[in-house]
Amino acid sequence: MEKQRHSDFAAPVSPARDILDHSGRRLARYWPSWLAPQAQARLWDQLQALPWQQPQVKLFGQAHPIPRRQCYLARPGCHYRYSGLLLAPQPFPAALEPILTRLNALGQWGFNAALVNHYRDGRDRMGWHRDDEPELGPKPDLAILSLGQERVLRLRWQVGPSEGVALAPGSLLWLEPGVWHGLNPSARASQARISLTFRRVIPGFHPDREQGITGAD
Ligand SMILES: O=C(O)CCC(=O)C(=O)O
Ligand SMILES: [Fe+2]
Repeated sequence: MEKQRHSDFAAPVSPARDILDHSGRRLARYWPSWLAPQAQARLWDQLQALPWQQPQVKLFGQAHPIPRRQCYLARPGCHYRYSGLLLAPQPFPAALEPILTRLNALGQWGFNAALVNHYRDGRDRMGWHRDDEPELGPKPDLAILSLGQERVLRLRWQVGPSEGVALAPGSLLWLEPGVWHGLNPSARASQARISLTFRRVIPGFHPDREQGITGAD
């Protein structure tokens, strides 16, 4: 056990790099190899067993399936409302517990939830958004752990030019609270990517009895 932990986490973590916009304002901090390859592989395998969903969301009055699969993991009582869906927590798989502990030691972020996204190939994507739901509090920290296919996340403070950051497998990206971001489709990406976007949800913000809970079946 001790040996395994050593191989996962004691490898030197590359120093963080700031990602700045054209005016020099920081958008994010990037750690290129935060999680060792062995730990990435173990986590990837455990995530395959999650109850993945591809819910429909309404866009201009019409229902469309989201262009990726997702699963919401969180501590009990930490429901999350996102794009008109109320997501009920699924438990964290065992491989994620030491990762959560290590993350919360790194940034004092108090993460208790993660939206896990599965991009099956380069066609799957995520539109521009910022994670500003009220249950995340006024200054939400967000950190993205990436596995599998490298994809480019675009970042910006306002409409206009954006910065792209290629998210390598095993990398960690902390976003400045309130920054806009999105993942474009990529013709070159043929393999699957999984991202885990860690967040802190205010426990009990959405009472369990609210209607429209998905993700609990
Ligand atoms: O997959 C990514 O890197 C971004 C995911 C994201 O922005 C989110 O889950 O809110
Ligand atoms: Fe996001």
